[in-house]
Amino acid sequence: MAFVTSAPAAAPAAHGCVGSGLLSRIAPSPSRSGTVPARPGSGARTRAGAAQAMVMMADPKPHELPLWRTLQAHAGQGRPHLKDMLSDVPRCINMFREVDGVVLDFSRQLMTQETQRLLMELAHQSQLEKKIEAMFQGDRINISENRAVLHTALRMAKDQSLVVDGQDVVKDVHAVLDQVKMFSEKIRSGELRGATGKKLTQVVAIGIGGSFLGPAFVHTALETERSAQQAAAGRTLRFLANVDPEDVSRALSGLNAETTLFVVISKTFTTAETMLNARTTRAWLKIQLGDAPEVISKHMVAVSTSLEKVSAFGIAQENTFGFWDWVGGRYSVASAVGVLPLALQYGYDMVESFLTGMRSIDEHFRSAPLHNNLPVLMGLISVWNHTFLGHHVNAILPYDQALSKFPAHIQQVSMESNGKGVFLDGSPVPFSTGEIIFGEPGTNGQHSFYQLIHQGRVVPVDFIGVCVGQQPIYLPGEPVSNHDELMSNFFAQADALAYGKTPQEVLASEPGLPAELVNHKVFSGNRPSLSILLPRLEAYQVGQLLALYEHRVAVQGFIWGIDSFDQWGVELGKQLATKMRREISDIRRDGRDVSAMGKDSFNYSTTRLLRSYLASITESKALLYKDVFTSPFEYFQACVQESCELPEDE
Ligand SMILES: O=P(O)(O)OC[C@H]1O[C@H](O)[C@H](O)[C@@H](O)[C@@H]1O
Repeated sequence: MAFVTSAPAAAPAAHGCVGSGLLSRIAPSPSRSGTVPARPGSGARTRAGAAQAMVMMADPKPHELPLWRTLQAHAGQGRPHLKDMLSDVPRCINMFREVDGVVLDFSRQLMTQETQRLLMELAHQSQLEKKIEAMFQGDRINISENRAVLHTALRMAKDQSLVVDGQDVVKDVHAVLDQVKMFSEKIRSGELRGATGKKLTQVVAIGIGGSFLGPAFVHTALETERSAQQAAAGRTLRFLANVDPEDVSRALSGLNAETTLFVVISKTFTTAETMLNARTTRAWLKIQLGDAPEVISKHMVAVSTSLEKVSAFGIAQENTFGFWDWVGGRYSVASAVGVLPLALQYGYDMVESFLTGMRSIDEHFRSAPLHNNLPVLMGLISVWNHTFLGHHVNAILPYDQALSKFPAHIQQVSMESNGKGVFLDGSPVPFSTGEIIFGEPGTNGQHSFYQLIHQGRVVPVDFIGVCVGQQPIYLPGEPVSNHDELMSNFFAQADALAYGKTPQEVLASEPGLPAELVNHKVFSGNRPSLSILLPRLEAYQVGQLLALYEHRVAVQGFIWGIDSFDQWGVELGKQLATKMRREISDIRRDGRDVSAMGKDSFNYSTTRLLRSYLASITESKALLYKDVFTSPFEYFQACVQESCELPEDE
């Protein structure tokens, strides 16, 4: 249970693209109902109690709601072609929103105003408001792990408070933020230096999944932004995620160990890839700088929820930045997971601005009426496309190179959250959940996969554009600036998908075209998209965009009645990899033949593949450090070329 107090949000700066002329401009308000309900702070909830609460909230199941069948029938009835719906101005007005500078236009969805009304009704019948509030309050809505889902607390202001199980989590959050601020300022100023006395100007963030994709996305979004670029002058930030030694080699390439700081990021501090990469870089540091204790203490820090495991690894407590089990990995960008590497690269002010942008959307999501609530609208639209219209893929297409890693990050946020097959009570979901997300920046995608979305399958698209680009380049003699050129495509593609091109239009543009060619040039149109416009792309808007999509995913999961905050689906592969690792290690050590092992342990196919793999590297048996190499350096070099595990102590 949680007791919530909420200080009013700082008045947001004017962020609008085109000023006050926009329709449906909605300011963030502190509460949907005008007040934030206070809940009594009490002791820990029982697992059964928490589970009961959520199961009750999900009961009846979504497909048992009267609205579900109504929407299914409504979807089957068809609707006018988008080109006709787009000429219905009142409808378009009703499908346009602006919130704190973020514009959402969903008039190009395959929806009538009646669809919109029915989806809102579905939201009410699904008790969406109650579920959103349960998340913000710290109820244990992650049923299968019996955890609260409180990434929004990471973005709350210092003067706010959220008491969960007797603990003010906002206070805890800001204690770590203060630690990040102090540490990053000392590193950036040179007050804290490396083992040889040099400034630490290069940072390698080691982590995977949620401990990588979010921070990498934000870094990519900021690295060409003017003020961020200035703040990062003379500094570099790299990421090392893949256990593939090629990634190690690339991440370390050209680095000077004397000026390099490694940030090992892992919520659990057990993830195989991250731990091997951490051991590898620790070995590299020792090879480069020697074995003195300050080599590790001055060149390696950690972000984790498991302080004991970090300490067992050899990183001191004062060099460890904590977070909490109520932050899911893929929602952890606003914790030290993202905040630390970003503060080291761009300074703490930039981080604050990013967090403030996230908070703006958090408060909007929590308080705005559902029909004006951007994440709610986006979530309902995607449920409509996916579950009722059967379009299971969603392309996220940012018309901004700085957002190039956004689709990959949202791919994890969405697919790991909502790729589930059971309801909260464990019973099977009889409809499909979880969108398949992919995306690339426009215009690159236009010269690649857009063919399919124009003439092949129907793929609902999210177009994301920015009014003022990060790079103002305008060549004399060109009709428009380079950014206008980019955005011409942003606007054109949405209409091309919606309107299409009829055979008559094809013939009108190419009179005399042979009949057999006409159909090749016809576009059916009627393909849905939504458009998001941001005023510019600074840290604040990066935060807004991220929170928008995080909450969109939550809305989908709330409607589908699933647990969006666990990820059991990633476990089986990890378990089998552990078994495989053990077997490969044994084979190498004993010089056993793979077939002898494979017959009993693996199926024919895996055995045969393994045999092919191991046959080509039988010489790797010689790579055992203790037998062959005289120095860790030689061993390390070999490991860069051949995948093998470094000895724990070297
Ligand atoms: O941060 P870590 O504990 O190292 O976890 C890293 C990642 O691995 C897991 O397998 C999950 O798929 C991700 O949700 C998580 O972010």
